[in-house]
Order: sequence, then C-alpha cells, then structure tokens
Amino acid sequence: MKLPKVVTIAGSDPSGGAGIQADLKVLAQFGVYGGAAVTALTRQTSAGVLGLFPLPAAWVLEQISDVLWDLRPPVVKTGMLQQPAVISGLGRLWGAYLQEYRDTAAQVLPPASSTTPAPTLPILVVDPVLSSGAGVSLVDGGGLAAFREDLLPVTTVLTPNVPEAEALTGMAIRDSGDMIGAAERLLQFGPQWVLLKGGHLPEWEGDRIADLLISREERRWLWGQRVPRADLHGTGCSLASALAACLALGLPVPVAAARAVEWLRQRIGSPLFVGQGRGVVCQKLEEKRE
Ligand SMILES: Nc1ncnc2c1ncn2[C@@H]1O[C@H](COP(=O)(O)OP(=O)(O)O)[C@@H](O)[C@H]1O
Ligand SMILES: Cc1ncc(COP(=O)(O)O)c(N)n1
Repeated sequence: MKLPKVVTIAGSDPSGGAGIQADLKVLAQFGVYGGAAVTALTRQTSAGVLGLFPLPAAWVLEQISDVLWDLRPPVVKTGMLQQPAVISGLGRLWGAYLQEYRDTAAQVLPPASSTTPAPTLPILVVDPVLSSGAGVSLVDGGGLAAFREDLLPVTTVLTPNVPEAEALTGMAIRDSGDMIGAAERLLQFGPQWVLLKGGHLPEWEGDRIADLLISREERRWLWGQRVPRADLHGTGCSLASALAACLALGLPVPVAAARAVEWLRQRIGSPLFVGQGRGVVCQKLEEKRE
C-alpha cells in the first residue's frame, strides 16, 4: 500500500495550537506522514497573535515546489498563505503539478476505456485563513482576489468558516439558507467541493450545530451536538488537517468530511489548556491529563 502523505502549507504558531504545528500533530494522530512548507512566522500565544513575519514570497514558492516534486504528496492542505503572490503562485504550481500527473498517467496506463477507472488526481484542501480567531488579519490586501481568481479554480475542497465565506462572496450569511446561497456562489469560483462550517452562526435549533458540504451534484448537512461557550483556537486548522488526512487514507470526500468533523467535535467539548489564554484541540482524548 502507498504511504499516506500530506504536505501542509501554512504559518508557524509557536504556541502549537494552530498553523503547521497543529497540522503536523493532527496528521500524526491519523497515522499520515506530514511535510510542511512555512509561509510566515507569527509571534503568537494561546491568547492571540502578537506579530507576523512573512517569508519572501518567491522563497515560499520555491519551498513548495521543492517539497511537491520530492514527496509527490497525493494530498496538500493550505492554511495561512498570507501574501497574494503566494496564493496566486500556488495556484500556478498546483496546475503544473496536476498536469504532470495527467501526463505520467497517460504514459503509464493503457488508453482509457469505459472499464478503466480514471487516475486519481492529487487533492488540494484549501482552508482560506483570513484572520485569527481574535480578529487579527492574516492576509494582505489583494488576497481575496488572488483566492478567487487563481487558487479556487484548482481547489478540490474549500473549507471556509462563515466570516471567510462572507468575505470571499460579499454575501451576508445569517442562517442556513444563506449558507446554501454562499456555498453555491463559492462553487462558481471553481472548487469541486465546499465545506462551509457553521460554528459562527449565532443560532441553531436547540443544541444542534451543522456544517454544509456541497458540490455541483450533492448537498449534505453534517449535524452534531453544539458545545456551549466553546473557547479554543486552532479548530479550523485542525479540521482541514483531519480532512486532508482522511483523504490521504483513501476515503471519498463526503466520508472524509463527516469523519473529520466528527473527530473535531468530539474534542471541542474538552479542550486542552496549555497556556494562559484559550484552549487548544486535544490530540488524544484518552491521554488527556488535568
Ligand atoms: N460550539 C461548538 N460546538 C460543536 N462544534 C462546533 C462548535 N463551534 C464550532 N464547531 C465545529 O467546529 C468546526 C469549525 O467550525 P467554525 O468555528 O465554524 O470554523 P473555524 O474554526 O474555522 O472558525 C466545525 O465543524 C463546526 O461545526
Ligand atoms: C499560524 C496560524 N495559522 C492560522 C491561524 C488561525 O487559527 P484560529 O482562527 O483558530 O486562531 C492562526 N491563529 N495562526
């Protein structure tokens, strides 16, 4: 069996709750090998982001190119990309990576017939990080246009939260009906799937909460138990990494999304308090200590 591998392209969070540190821990927990290309350093504690130090965009893109053509990961997950030049440059690199896969498959496989399954193309999971949970901007001006024009057209699964979906579409999202409208608008930018997370909506019926998974063919609500006053950061990074891990393990998108959401929700109710601020996602519930 092929080694399941994921490369994360994200920023560094020294407190370990978000960014590449969180991503690599989640991947390890799913038994998936993780590589990481770093886009920016942050000064960050469990209480919030204190500073941002972007790496030169050309250098970030070289890192990404090196690791893609070395590890040849079947799944790549993005977090804080931060600079428009990185967002657009990744779109171009990913297009070239896909093209090379197609060319190689055409040389290796017999001519396609109705009985030959199409080769599985690499998967790009994009978590469009725009700001920290506490509202510090994590993307430069021009970032939204770069996402819409250059990265979303080559994205397999886009995982925005409600404010990110509002920023990308310019639409207000107040209820589940608005979530459907915004997710359909996001599909028009090109991603194959959108997982629109519902955590920021003020009201769900009773103690329930739902995320919306949508493609051009199907629409599913992923319902779960709402945890009152959940106070943790790094949930978006952890969810996208769990999804990437499940995809690298070979699960189809709807099954992988349901499993990743369930994995995270089991942990939202019992965060780990590692510092002076908010809690983080506890990796192994069974090993949690006070
Ligand atoms: N209070 C909560 N109880 C249970 N699950 C939650 C809660 N808040 C968010 N979630 C779940 O956590 C995941 C992340 O959601 P969300 O908070 O919307 O995105 P982000 O972490 O990117 O801001 C989603 O699967 C969402 O349903
Ligand atoms: C390096 C980095 N990447 C992403 C986030 C967003 O995470 P959150 O919104 O959960 O604070 C973050 N705070 N830091």
